[in-house]
Amino acid sequence: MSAAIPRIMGILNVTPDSFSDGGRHADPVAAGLALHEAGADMVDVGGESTRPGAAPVPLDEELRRTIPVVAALAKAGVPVSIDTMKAEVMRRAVEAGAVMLNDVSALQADAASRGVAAACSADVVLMHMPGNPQTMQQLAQYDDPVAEVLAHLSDRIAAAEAAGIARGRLIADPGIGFGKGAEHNLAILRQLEDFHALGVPLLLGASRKSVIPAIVGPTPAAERLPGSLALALRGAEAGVAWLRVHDVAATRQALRVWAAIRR
Ligand SMILES: Nc1nc2ncc(COP(=O)(O)OP(=O)(O)O)nc2c(=O)[nH]1
Repeated sequence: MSAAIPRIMGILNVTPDSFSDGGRHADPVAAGLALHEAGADMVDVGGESTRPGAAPVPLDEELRRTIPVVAALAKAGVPVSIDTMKAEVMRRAVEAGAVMLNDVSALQADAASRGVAAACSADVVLMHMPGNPQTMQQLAQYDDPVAEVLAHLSDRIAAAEAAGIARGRLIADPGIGFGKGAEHNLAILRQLEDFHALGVPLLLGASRKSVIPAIVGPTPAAERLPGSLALALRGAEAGVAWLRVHDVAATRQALRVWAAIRR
């Protein structure tokens, strides 16, 4: 029996300052179509960088960056997720055809976001992040990172269900690199199977992240594909349902080879 292969969420940051691909997409719609063509099962459109210390983006600017791209990709038949913490961006993105809400704050940053998520049928990614992108790295203290991240995600799942979002629509994500030091990220990656205890599909977003240079030494983000593929295969081995990656074609090839040779 061939091993289950995670689905691929291709990253489309329509931002000038994203940590690894900021400002790289002169034509974001073409870039999104190319991600889908390369094998992305979902294209994750983000209009606000969430890297540590990133400046918040005003609502109207985030809408301007994302909604036309979501609409064009959805119209072209590409499954789209919206990577945002703002309820109004979620609402407008679903209206434009987005089928997944990807909120790094797990529907906490904007009190209205749970209502918007409950009022639609989109799947919802709940990610672990202590605080916000401006404060999270100061909050990177854990006695037991896996247990504490699990507890947080369990609370967020319960809150989402209490808001009327069916459990079947929820996806949990440990938030690699969000308010976590290298040792915390490594502990989570080593114990990734433990997150199945949450009872919802898992998403791993480790592509090009700083856990790679933490292991191999200083490496520019653009040179982290080998490490990113190793992290993707770790996710596949742990049975995650989704991998959020920059390099779709390479990841897809790695996953297909891995699946073919797994016992
Ligand atoms: N669910 C989920 N969403 C995410 N969104 C952004 C980033 C940060 O990576 P990237 O989008 O490449 O950079 P930036 O936030 O600077 O745009 N990571 C995740 C993640 O790990 N999981």
